[in-house]
Amino acid sequence: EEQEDKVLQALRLYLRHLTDRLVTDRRFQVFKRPVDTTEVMDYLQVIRSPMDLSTLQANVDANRYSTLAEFVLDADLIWRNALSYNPNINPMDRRIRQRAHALNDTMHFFIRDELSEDFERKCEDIKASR
Ligand SMILES: COC(=O)[C@H](Cc1ccco1)c1ccncc1
Repeated sequence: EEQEDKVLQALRLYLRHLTDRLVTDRRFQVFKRPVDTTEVMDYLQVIRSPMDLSTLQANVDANRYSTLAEFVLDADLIWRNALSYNPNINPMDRRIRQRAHALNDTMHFFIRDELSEDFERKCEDIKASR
């Protein structure tokens, strides 16, 4: 239905705007591209579902998300994977965990501040009706 596609287009626009701000934040450059699994040999043994900001952007542009909740499931993988793979108390692990928490906090602050519950409910209702 025409009106419904306008809602999904608005969601896509918002998710693109949100992801663009995360991708350009210098704290989050380490999350910008997939972890190089030829370099980090055991990464796929530890992390079952890799995710990064460029893949998230590509998914948004490919209409992969019909609700905010679907987007958040993938976006949360980015910082959760970083906490799982880098658990130690050495300075490098500590720094990426701080950045992972900052990514989580920043993303959810933007969403709470900018997206209405009514809008997300409309997206969920469209998804349920299809
Ligand atoms: C999301 O990025 C990561 O999880 C890698 C894992 C990694 C470990 C060794 C090489 O790469 C990372 C990169 C930079 N600083 C810490 C960890």
